[in-house]
Order: sequence, then C-alpha cells, then structure tokens
Amino acid sequence: MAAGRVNVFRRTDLYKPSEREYDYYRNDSCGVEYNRACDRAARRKNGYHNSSRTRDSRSRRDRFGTRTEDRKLDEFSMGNELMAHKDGVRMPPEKKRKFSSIVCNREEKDMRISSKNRLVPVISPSPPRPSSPSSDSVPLDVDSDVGILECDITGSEVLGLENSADKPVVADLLVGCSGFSSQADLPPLVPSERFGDDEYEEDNVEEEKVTQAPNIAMSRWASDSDSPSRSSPESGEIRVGLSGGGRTRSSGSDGEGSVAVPVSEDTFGENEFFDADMIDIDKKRDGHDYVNQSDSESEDDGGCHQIKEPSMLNQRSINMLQCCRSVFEFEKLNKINEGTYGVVYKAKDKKTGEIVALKKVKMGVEKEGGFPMSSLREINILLSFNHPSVVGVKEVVMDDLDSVFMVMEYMEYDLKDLLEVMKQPFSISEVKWLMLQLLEGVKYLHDNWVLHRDLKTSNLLVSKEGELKICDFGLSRQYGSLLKPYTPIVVTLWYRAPELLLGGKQYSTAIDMWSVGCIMAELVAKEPLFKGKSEIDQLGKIFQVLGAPNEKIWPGLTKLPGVRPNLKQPHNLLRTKFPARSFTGSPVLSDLGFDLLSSLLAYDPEKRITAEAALKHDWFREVPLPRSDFKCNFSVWHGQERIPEQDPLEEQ
Ligand SMILES: Nc1ncnc2c1ncn2[C@@H]1O[C@H](COP(=O)(O)OP(=O)(O)OP(=O)(O)O)[C@@H](O)[C@H]1O
Repeated sequence: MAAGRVNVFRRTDLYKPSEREYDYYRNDSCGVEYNRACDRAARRKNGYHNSSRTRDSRSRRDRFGTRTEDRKLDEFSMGNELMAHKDGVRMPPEKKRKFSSIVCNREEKDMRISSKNRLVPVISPSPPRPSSPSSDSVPLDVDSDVGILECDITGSEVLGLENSADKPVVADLLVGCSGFSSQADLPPLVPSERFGDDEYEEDNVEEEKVTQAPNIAMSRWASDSDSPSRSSPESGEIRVGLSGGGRTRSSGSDGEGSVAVPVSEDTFGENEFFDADMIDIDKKRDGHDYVNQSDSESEDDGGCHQIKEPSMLNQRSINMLQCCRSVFEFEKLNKINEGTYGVVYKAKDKKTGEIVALKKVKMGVEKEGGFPMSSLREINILLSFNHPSVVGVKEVVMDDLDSVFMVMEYMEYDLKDLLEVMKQPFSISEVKWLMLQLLEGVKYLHDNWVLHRDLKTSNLLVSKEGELKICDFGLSRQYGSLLKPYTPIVVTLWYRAPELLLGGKQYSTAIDMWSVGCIMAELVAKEPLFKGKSEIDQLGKIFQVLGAPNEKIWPGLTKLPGVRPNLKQPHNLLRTKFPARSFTGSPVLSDLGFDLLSSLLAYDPEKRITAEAALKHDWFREVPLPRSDFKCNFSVWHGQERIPEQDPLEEQ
C-alpha cells in the first residue's frame, strides 16, 4: 500500500456496526485547555462514558459452564442517556457474544489487503460505532496478603505498603492429565537432552514419533467417579480452541485443532480463568465493564449474581500429550530473551524451515512441580485468539522431560528494544500506524473479554515489516465478574493505572487503556512517560505531570483505599511535555494527538477512552496520516544494513 493511504483493519466480524453517534465525554478537568475543534471532533466520534448500567438479558450456565439459557447479554449499556434516545441518539442494539469461541471471520467485502497482507478496511468518515462493550473487572486471584496502598496525595507524599505479587494458582497440567500418576509414568517423548538448555545439541534430535499417550477418556480423571466433571471441558479440562481459519496453526497437531489440558478442578478456584461459578457481568458502563458486587437487580436470581457465560474459548480439543510434537523437531538458533515466566528462543522448524519463536515455560515457578497458571492462561488465550495484532501461537511442544514450549510466530523486535536502539524517535505517522495496530489488538482483546493487564513496550513485538503484535498474556484474564475483589497488583509499574496504584480492586479494561496512553507517550517521546521507582513514586510522577486528581474529576476517588482526603491540585503539565510546536526538539503533538493522549490518560477510568473510540479518533485522519508501509528496518536508523543475526533481541 502506498504511503499515505490510511488503512486500518477494522473488524466487523463479531459485532454489528452501530449507526449511531455518541456524545463524547472525557476527562478534561486536569486543567488542560482543549482546542475547540478538537473537542467538537472528539464529542462527535468518541465513545460515551457513563456509569449507568442496564440489564437486558444474560446468559446462564450451570456450574460447569454449560449453557442453560440462551439469553443475550447486552454489552452496550452505554447509559441511561443513550438508552433514552437523548438528542436523537438511541441506544445501540449491539449484542455481544461472551466467552464464546473467538473467530476472526472478517467481512472481506469491507477489507482490503494491506502491504502487510492484512485485511484492512479503509478508514472512512463513517459514523462511529458505539464503544466496545469491552471490559470490566477481572476475576483475579486475590491474595489475602494484598496490601493496601495508602497515599496522602499532596504532591508525592504517598505512603504505601508492600503488596504481594499476584500468585496464580498452580495447575497440575501434565502429571495425571492422561492417566499418569507421576512424571515417571509419562511416556518418553524424546530420549535426549532437554531442549532449551545450553547443552542442547542437534545431534540428539531423534525422529522418533511421540508415543501415543492415553487420551482423556482413559485418564484417571475420566475414571474418577467422584469427579464426573473431569472429562468435561467445562469442568476440569482446559480446552483450547483453534477456531478455524486465519493464521497458521498447529502444524504438528493431529488435525483436530485444539489442545485439551486436563487440570484439577481444584486448580481453578473462584478467581480462575475457567471458573465455573461466575456471576453475571451485566454492568456495561461507558464501554468498560465493571463488576458490580452488590447487584440486586437480577430478574431471576433473587439478587444473586448470575452465572455468566463461561470463559471457554474452545471448539475442538485434542489431548496435549497425545498430540504435542517434540521440541526436537525444531532447531534452536539462539536465545532471544528471558522473561519472568519463560525463556524465548529463536528456532527453525526442521520440517518446514519456518523460523519461529519458542517460549519455554518455566515450571514450578509458583509451586513446586506445578505448571504455572500464568502459562496455562497464556497458552489458552493465545491458541484461541486470531488477530493480526496478537502474536500467533502455532502449537505447543514438549521435550523429553516435562518442559513445555509455545511455538509462536517469530517477530524480529520488541518495541522496548527498538526504542532503546533507535537514534531518532518514530515519526508521528509511524506512531500512528503502531498505535492503530495496538488499538486494534486491544480492542480485539476487550471485545473478547480479555484484559491483558501487562501492556508495555516489551510486550509489543514488531516485525521488520512494521507489524505490531501484542504478546505475553501471562497476566491476562478473561474477565467475568466475581464476588471477590481483585488484586490491584497487575501491570508493570510504569504502565500501571492510577486506580490500581491507589489500591482499587474493581477495575476494567480502562487499566489497559491507561497503559496504551503510556505507550503512546513513549512512542512519541522515545522514553517512558512515568518512570516511578516504587508505587508511591509512580503515583507522585503521575501527579506531577497530570495534576493530583480530586473527587470532582474522578468521582469515587476518595473511596479508593490508598487515598486520603487532603488532596492538592497542582497544574496539569502534560501539554508542556508534548507541545504543539517545539524549537527545542521536545516531542510534539498536535491538538488532536494531545486530545487522544489526554483521553487515554484520563484519571477517571469511566471517562478514559475505550479502544474502539480511540480507533475512531480524528488524530488518525489528520496529516501526517498513519504510515502503514513503514518497515522496521535497522538501516533506517543506523544507516547500515541490518543483519538478521544481530537483531536487538538476540543474545550476544
Ligand atoms: N514471538 C516472539 N518473537 C520474538 N521475540 C519474542 C516473542 N515472544 C517474546 N519475545 C521476546 O521475549 C521477551 C519475553 O517474552 P514474554 O514477555 O512473552 O515472556 P515473559 O516471561 O512473560 O516476560 P515478562 O517478564 O514480561 O512477564 C519479549 O519481551 C520479547 O523480547
């Protein structure tokens, strides 16, 4: 596609587009002067945020997640104003599927192929769609020892307590999932060294086929009469659907298309991803979903929370042990990086020659001998998702012992490394293109009821073709409101939303949007916006730039556990950091760009712009237009040919 064409892949697959326009309301109370035209434009196009909620219907399932009533959940409870046809604007009748299989079946008639082989519809000034139903509160693991942050918001005088990390529950994934009572019983997949360790040698690779393991029907789960649900995917088994079509998928699977990972039912507690006792969400406010813990409006539950549609993304299933290829069918090229939950290698599929990334799952991180729940979540989500802006997981492979690897599409860079090695910041048109891709990915997640919860530049992969993909779903959750509060200890500090820093336990997709705002600022400025050293320091840094919030601009603020009433209100200095013009080389943002950034960094989560609304922001239509043809090539920045083996992800 030629430079200057504004192409965006806009999904029309899951939801009917709205024909309505919504009033726009955003947080402008931080002392920022907004351009009038910009304001008008924003009001015209952006998602309306409102805290009212409506209940149209809901889907119900029994405790194992089986659908018992096929009522629809109206995700677009945009507020009473909209529902009341105010000013000719009526409530969009959009209905959203919850926790159903995620299928990327774009309507191709509205799409075109971009230079990056993406299906992309051309941006046009069509009427905006309603805000995504997106988000909500996440059923998180809540640790009893989660600390409450206290802060005296006078400048940066904030007191805090140490919070514990989010501790995912351990899933006994492999042992016992297929009839093996211990690891020793597991059939040897490949009798050689473990892949991923330095001692790995290609010579050890064997052509031996994976021993067929008993499937779930033969497993101890299946024969466990006390656990009739074990064999049910809704109860104890994680089934990962590879909803057909789309991206490349499991080259080594048996063709059935998904992976079933039986896990102890106990493993999935109330806060878990595959929770069976979930309550109805039913609180679509302003495009962000919120858990309402005191919902008494249920029509038929006597005030109890309804079981919401379970978070099963599955369609078909295969037994992981039965179908996994061996990691020795890949040739290890080099170690790319190591994160908290796993080591990532660059590797080559010996059969196809395809270059892939292998993420080795760290075992026993949380509990001895267990399979990290974070990895299970990540595998499940990534295998189920199919979107150009979400990194694709092709299959899961194992080595001869108990190591599990995710086979992912290989991406040459991550944004963090790129920003570090670049000599010049991205141009505004490049920022726009990256932001469009990011927002499309985030919208896709939120549309499919997933909070990423750890959006940051190191979790945004970029190909040399300039494609951006979100990775690292280890902290993500499919949200479905639960009675328990959520742990606020999510999201890497610099990208953490103020409601989390202030100890809020009910949060929504808005936390991801805050992170997106931080990323946008970082893309423009080439350095992180808020670089706090601790939670207290992080809050202080935010307040220094945006001004301390108050109850007026953020209703409910003072109810957050970390807030004390004596708030001061310094000026909002964001514009000075991103002026419209600069003679000093500071990063510049037009009025529209600044409007989008301010909307992403709105204090009040309910006023924070949604991914869907952000995608429609006029900044993307103003010159310079998004540069969709830009290539992420080192020669652009270093004046020399980039040698693939020396990309910034590779270990020296
Ligand atoms: N598909 C991929 N292609 C290329 N590099 C990748 C890929 N996936 C991950 N990486 C690299 O590996 C790093 C760590 O990956 P990832 O974030 O998934 O691991 P993690 O253990 O969950 O990390 P974290 O510590 O952030 O939780 C990424 O920042 C990126 O540099």
